[in-house]
Amino acid sequence: MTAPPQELPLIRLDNVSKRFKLPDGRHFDAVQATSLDIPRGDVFGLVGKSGAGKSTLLRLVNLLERPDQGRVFVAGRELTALGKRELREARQNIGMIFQQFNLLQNASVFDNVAFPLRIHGGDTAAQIDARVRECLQLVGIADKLHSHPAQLSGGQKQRVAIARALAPQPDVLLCDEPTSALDAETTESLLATLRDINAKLGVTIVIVTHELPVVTSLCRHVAVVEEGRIAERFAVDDTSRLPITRLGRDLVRLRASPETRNDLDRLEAAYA
Ligand SMILES: Nc1ncnc2c1ncn2[C@@H]1O[C@H](COP(=O)(O)OP(=O)(O)OP(=O)(O)O)[C@@H](O)[C@H]1O
Repeated sequence: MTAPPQELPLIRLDNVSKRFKLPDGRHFDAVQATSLDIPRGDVFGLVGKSGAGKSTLLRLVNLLERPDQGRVFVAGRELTALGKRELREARQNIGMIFQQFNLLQNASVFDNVAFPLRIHGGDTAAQIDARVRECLQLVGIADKLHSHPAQLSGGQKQRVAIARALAPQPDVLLCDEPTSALDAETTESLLATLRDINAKLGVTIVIVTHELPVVTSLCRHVAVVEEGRIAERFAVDDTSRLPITRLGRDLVRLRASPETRNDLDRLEAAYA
């Protein structure tokens, strides 16, 4: 009997590398021969020192950065094998949000969220209208439909960005430091929204952050990135083993006893 085909994880980075050319002509290996599997439905954190390669690794998932070597699979498709048009279509399945929100400043909230649907085509104006309202409802800013980004707080802007990312009904939401520009209270309520999106819609979330409390409050799994490689990965609530990296150990301690946060803030600063 032949074994049944093994199902791919939702996201698979297979031996990917990314090298940047620096202005002085030298090279920098931002991601080095890295493999990573993320199962469907997970909330996965990428942490590490500044410059470790977290953002580059995240941007390899939707080919915002194209790897020099290796393959990228999302939802069973090898993105690295696709042509331009197919890749554009496959990217509909991968939403992304950024630290600085990246909204269209001259467009209303409605038009920002409708943007990916209009670009993709295929939906009627009525369908777009319904989907935009649904997404804004989901992130709790249905009343801001006609506002412009300049009229919104940072937290509200990030909610618009999330609504825009979710509009095409993606399987994956990539988050690059989504709470770094927000205060603690706004961060907590945004994390609650992301938790909700994962739980209710089953959207798989991959998040880059330098804030350890964001990982302990949101993520199920985490990878520690060091010098372009994954030093270790583990389940955030796994207390059966001690992580090998200092950052990993800080995370587990934070998870185990939230009252040590002040000490950890100091430790975290060492990694900033
Ligand atoms: N387009 C680029 N050209 C040249 N170097 C780059 C480019 N993008 C990133 N790098 C370099 O690659 C390294 C990794 O960058 P990356 O943004 O992935 O790190 P990071 O871990 O996300 O750091 P941070 O937390 O500071 O954003 C850094 O040294 C950065 O300067």
